[in-house]
Amino acid sequence: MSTQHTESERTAGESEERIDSAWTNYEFEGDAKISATDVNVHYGEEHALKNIDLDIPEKSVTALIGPSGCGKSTFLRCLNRMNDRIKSARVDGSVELDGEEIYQDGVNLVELRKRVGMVFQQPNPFPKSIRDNVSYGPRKHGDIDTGLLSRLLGRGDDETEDELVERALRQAALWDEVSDRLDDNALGLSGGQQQRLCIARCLAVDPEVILMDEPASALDPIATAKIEDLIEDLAEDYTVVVVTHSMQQAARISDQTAVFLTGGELVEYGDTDQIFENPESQRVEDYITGKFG
Ligand SMILES: Nc1ncnc2c1ncn2[C@@H]1O[C@H](COP(=O)(O)OP(=O)(O)OP(=O)(O)O)[C@@H](O)[C@H]1O
Repeated sequence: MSTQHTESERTAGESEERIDSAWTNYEFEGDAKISATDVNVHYGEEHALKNIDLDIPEKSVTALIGPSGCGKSTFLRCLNRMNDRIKSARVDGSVELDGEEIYQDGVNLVELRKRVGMVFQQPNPFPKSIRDNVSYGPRKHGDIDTGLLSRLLGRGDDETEDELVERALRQAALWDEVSDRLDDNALGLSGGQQQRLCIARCLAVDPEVILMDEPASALDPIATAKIEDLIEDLAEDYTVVVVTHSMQQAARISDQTAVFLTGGELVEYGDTDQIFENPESQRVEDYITGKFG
């Protein structure tokens, strides 16, 4: 299958090109952790994502890149049904997590978002203590029994909470910086620390997949480098999917890269080295070399 865009649909500087479906046929070893098939998203009349087929391997970093408005964030939100929260959004097609359809009736969205966590562009800690930020999720999901009733029942579990908070903060490479002030308000942390706290909050509920929407774009270069190192470490245990505007960042941290271009289409998907060194698509090459976007 191939498609062609009209001139008005293309970004300024973008050449005309027929898309070859072979460019997105990325083959990897093992089963897909996430398998998206023929995903289409509309916001009202706007067709924001078109016929997206994308299989994501587990325990690796997948980068989603492309110019503004091409649908990267929309696609990311399909993977844990966050688009359900947007009234005008309609999602068609299939997304499987470990071979199970997440868009079938009866899927528990709280459980889904526990398995497929999300970290946003702007760090958004709760105006609560560092400890409470991390323990909030496990409490909500009932992984920690606290409060009067649980104590009366002999289930008070402060130690479990301490262990869990420490583990998540260590995993997020934040423990050493905050271990002596866990009861301070999280809003007193720097932007980079707040973002790592948000990652710790996501890790505390023991997810399998972590979706990140431009997690470092609001941070300075040093804080960005820490987040990038962290993402690479996390991929040893988790499946990480990251939207980024920075091609250098995608090249540094990801194992495979998916390039979305004009009109909400996936144009090319493959090993990050191949995409950056030897892309099949002329438009992907033009985009990567800064000719448009
Ligand atoms: N909540 C929404 N309501 C209506 N339209 C939306 C909404 N979110 C995104 N869109 C539209 O869908 C298209 C894709 O947007 P999306 O944010 O997914 O792109 P993106 O590639 O992530 O862009 P950026 O890099 O600028 O964040 C755009 O035309 C955008 O205006």
